[in-house]
Amino acid sequence: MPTVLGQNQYGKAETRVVRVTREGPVHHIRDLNVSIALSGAMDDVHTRGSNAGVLPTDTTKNTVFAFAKEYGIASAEEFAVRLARHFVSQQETIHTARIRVEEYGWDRIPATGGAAHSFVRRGQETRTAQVTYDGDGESWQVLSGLKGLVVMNTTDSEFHGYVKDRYTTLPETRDRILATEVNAFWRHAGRPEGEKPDWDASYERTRGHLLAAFAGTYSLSLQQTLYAMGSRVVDQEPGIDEIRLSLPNKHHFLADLRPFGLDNDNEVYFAADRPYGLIEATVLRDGATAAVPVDLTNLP
Ligand SMILES: O=c1[nH]c(=O)c2[nH]c(=O)[nH]c2[nH]1
Repeated sequence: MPTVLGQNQYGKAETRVVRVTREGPVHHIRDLNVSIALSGAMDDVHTRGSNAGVLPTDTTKNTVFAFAKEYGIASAEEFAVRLARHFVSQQETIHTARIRVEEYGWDRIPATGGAAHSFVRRGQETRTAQVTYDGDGESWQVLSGLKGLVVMNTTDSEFHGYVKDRYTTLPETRDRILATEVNAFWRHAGRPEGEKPDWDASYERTRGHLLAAFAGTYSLSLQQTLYAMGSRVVDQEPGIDEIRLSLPNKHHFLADLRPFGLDNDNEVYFAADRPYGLIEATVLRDGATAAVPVDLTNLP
């Protein structure tokens, strides 16, 4: 039976681009997920295998990074309009461009001197709690926590001086983005009986310590930042003896714009979602015994 080609489109889906704009020490970020679908005179590639009219999807991805550098990202709409106009006007075979953009909102982390380059992603976190008790007053275990608290520093992060073996390719860096999703559980000392504890206030303070330590730490590794975050909680909260932190390193790689004759002075990043480094540790009050589960992934 003869066949005909129906509706078709192609392009690069989900290019994750982060654009940093610096006004001295004050940084601004736009964080987009851009999906491009192009259509037009594409019969030949489907039916005859001729690529003569095909602009590679890889090129469409590169265009996203190059435009982020050259024009900045004033808004999702403006950026998408510019891309759509470019593809349709530059390539004869492309008649229609559909650009979809998701934008992730970030707020500045308040309350620290370093907040000008420190951000927390809007509306992501979940507060968690786990209580166990077997009738014996000594057995109370109250854990409070959070997951999905996504934070970013656009400077004050370095990573160098690490072990290099024959498989190491990572370049050393003196200025990188440090971003992570904070997943944490902390254990309250003592019993929850007696004077009614104000759990909500305790949660807000602890969350505040985590954010302030993330923003305020000049980081030589995510491990160092983790320890600073945990220590701040235990130091500042006498009622918390232990905190377990699980921090995925949300890597942001500088987009290589040299092939297009553009420099990239820490302005345009590719936000990779996987694989990711996973940095996990417990921070304890000296003398306390570790009791928070090591693996937080399947907890509430
Ligand atoms: O902060 C970091 N810690 C690491 O252990 C590590 N490993 C890596 O490749 N990048 C990073 N970054």
